[in-house]
Amino acid sequence: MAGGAALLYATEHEDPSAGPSRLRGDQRSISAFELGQHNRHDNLWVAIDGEVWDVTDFVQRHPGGSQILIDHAGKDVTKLFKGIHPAGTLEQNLREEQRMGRLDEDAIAKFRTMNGDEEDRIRKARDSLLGIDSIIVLDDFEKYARPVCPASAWDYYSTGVEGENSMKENSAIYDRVFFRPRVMRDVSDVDTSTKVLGVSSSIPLYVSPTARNGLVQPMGEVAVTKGAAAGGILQVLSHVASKSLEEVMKARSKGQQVAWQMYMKPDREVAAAEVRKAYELGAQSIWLTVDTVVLGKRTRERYTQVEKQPAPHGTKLTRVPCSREAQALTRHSRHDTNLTWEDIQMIKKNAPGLPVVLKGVGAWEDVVLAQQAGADAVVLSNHGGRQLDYANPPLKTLYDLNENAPQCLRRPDFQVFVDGGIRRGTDVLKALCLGANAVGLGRPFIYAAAGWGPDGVEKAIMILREELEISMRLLGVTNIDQLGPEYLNCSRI
Ligand code: HEM
Ligand SMILES: Cc1cc2nc3c(=O)[nH]c(=O)nc-3n(C[C@H](O)[C@H](O)[C@H](O)COP(=O)(O)O)c2cc1C
Repeated sequence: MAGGAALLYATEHEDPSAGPSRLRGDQRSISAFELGQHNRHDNLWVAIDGEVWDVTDFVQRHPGGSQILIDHAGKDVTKLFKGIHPAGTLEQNLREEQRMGRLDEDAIAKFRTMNGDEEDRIRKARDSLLGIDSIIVLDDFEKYARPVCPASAWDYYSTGVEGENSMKENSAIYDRVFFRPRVMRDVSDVDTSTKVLGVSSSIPLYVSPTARNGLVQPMGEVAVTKGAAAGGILQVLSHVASKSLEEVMKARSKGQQVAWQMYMKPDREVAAAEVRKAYELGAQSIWLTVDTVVLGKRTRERYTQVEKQPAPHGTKLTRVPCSREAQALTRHSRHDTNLTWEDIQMIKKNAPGLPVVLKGVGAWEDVVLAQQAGADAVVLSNHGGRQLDYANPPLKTLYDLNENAPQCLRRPDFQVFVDGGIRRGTDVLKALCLGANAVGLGRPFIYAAAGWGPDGVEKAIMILREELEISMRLLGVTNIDQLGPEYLNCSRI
């Protein structure tokens, strides 16, 4: 992942004559220089919110991988840390004796100044953001939100993997599908409402889980929770959200349902405990993401990192097991290379009665297997083009399902969702015509929340609802159940 442009760096060039750290009462005071000295994998300190932590013995079991901590050793990582980890992470993972002291005032002032340019740029961009009523289509959110994002956050949100071919094709395929509209029908009353896993939804749409919303939006995923409530749709909270499920559940409106997405931890006892916790907190359903047994190669993020910290001429080759991300494949990782169909039953056992959704299915045969294995729904998805490049665009997988296993579609006991590249009401309509029960959107909600908080999310839902209603009327249908493949020309799919 990219190092944070918003990060604050300690410098090795600071004057050592500033002397050893000073004691203030029983709280040791630590200078930027001293912090910067602990910058190696076997002697690693970081500062968060002015407090300095010794994480040397935590590096190897850090679930986000050791490399990222090594890259930021001896630095102030407040911004990046808070954008990635929910409240309570430090307390739950580190011991009190690892708290080494507080940064001194000079260090705090210094880090503030060093970060100043980026923060100034973002402040100015925020001040000149258009009012929410100026947003016309979903793509506007992306265009206008970009300047309010720290560069590292923008890289993280907008990137795909490798050549970004799946990411581009996810949207492009919708442009090759056309409608066969029917006329001379009464379309005065249009109803876009439906049920997603038994939850009433104002339109066949939900918020796909996306990590680290807090890199830009201080409310993190809670902004989405509030916007989703106002817009009347289901939010699926990411396992690696900036806000915990507890925080999101607390922020819910009365009766609002929130689903929880999980990555399978290699240690099944840890995974089972996480499922039980989500169940106890009242998650409406469990969405197991199955397309991330390892992390895809996010080339763009790596280039940004290299631009910021190029390896000095002549440095030795760093040998890593297979890929940088493979380092995270320890028992503390959230990626398991041994995910199997049996894992569905483990979730069902620990969350009795809750629907289990498999997210990240990319071939019609796996939809059939998912149903046989007891899943209640699948999401046809390639993770927004962030995992296997050239994985089929989900609309193509849905088309294949129609051709090869239509018995999996339009069932009362099994739902099929689609996500990736959906940006317009007509995109939603096309997926519904091919039998999807609902569609998910990822990036548009991040960008909407980044710029405009809960109102942005609500506005995104309003835009799609309006576009969907208009398109349904023009297609000659008045409710979702009337839609079918006969309304589409898929000859160029
Ligand atoms: C200093 C104390 C830190 C602690 C206690 C800590 C703890 C954790 C924990 C518990 C997770 C797993 C979250 C989950 O799977 O539910 C995690 C993930 C992660 N952490 Fe940290 N972390 C620390 C510092 C950092 C720093 C300084 C960075 C970056 C500069 C970082 C970057 C990440 C990343 C990228 C992930 C993976 C998130 C994802 O999968 O999207 N962590 N960390
Ligand atoms: C920044 C970002 C973070 C994501 N984080 C997660 C995640 O934590 N869990 C998950 O299952 N999918 C995650 N996804 C994938 C989305 O759930 C969804 O499949 C994808 O974003 C849909 O494509 P779209 O962004 O084009 O709408 C993420 C996607 C993005 C863009």
